[in-house]
Amino acid sequence: MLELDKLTVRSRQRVLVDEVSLSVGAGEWLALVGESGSGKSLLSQSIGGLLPAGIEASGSIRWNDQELMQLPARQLRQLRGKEIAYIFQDYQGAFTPFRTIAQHMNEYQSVHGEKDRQQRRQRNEQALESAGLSTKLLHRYPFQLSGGQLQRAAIALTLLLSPRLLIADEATTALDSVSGHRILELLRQKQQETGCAILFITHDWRHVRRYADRIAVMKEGKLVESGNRHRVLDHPRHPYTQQLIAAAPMLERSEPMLRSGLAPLERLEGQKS
Ligand SMILES: Nc1ncnc2c1ncn2[C@@H]1O[C@H](COP(=O)(O)OP(=O)(O)OP(=O)(O)O)[C@@H](O)[C@H]1O
Repeated sequence: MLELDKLTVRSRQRVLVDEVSLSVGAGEWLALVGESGSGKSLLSQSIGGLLPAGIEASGSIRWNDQELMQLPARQLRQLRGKEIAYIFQDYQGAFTPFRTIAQHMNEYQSVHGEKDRQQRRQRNEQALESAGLSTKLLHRYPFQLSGGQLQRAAIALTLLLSPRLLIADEATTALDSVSGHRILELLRQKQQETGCAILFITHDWRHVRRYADRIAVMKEGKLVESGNRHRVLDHPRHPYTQQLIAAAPMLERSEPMLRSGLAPLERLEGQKS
């Protein structure tokens, strides 16, 4: 569905993402991990054409049968939101202070072509409810919501148009652990309902272990390893991945389970005989 081929991101001074090739399949939850500054955010911003000024990308980003690198800005804007949507750590930035949640949601739909008011209202209500929020919040202003509610409202906004790919860049970092957990459960529920894929950038290995189907690891702009959760967590190949996992205390091996939460093969085989 999404295929990056030798994606390179540069500033004037240096290479920040170095020839990364990576794919995300339909309905897949891919966790992108790596130390601060390894290029995760820039990689994710390249996909939607959201790189900051002065930063340039080259290589290929294929989205189904389209080459996004060559897509005119207007078409890329249309695609963003409708097919590829972002959830950022700074969810407050998704809202302007003096407009209600409903106004934000209406505008988001109008920009993407939904002209029917009744239809928009219905979608707004459904989106808020499915994010676990009361429809009463529609008429409130962003500052009248708590941090957790506002992040949920930002997700409801993002999911209004049922995107095929959701890019979540440290979406729960600013929240307390209970609100963060609720948000991730909401994303999982949405993924199951709509079959959307999720590119999930995180530093939290507990979340990787709980939600990811596949894991990709970046170091200094390079992709050093990728594979399915079980393979990467239980049998990391690259020394950097081994170090990262060893430094994540909650992934201590609690016998007889593996880090991925699976039972070791030899144990399962022992049960069969
Ligand atoms: N606008 C910019 N101009 C110049 N360099 C930048 C810019 N934005 C990011 N960088 C540099 O690019 C590198 C990768 O940054 P990026 O934000 O992608 O890292 P990251 O892996 O997402 O880090 P974190 O986990 O802390 O969010 C870093 O060295 C950063 O300093």
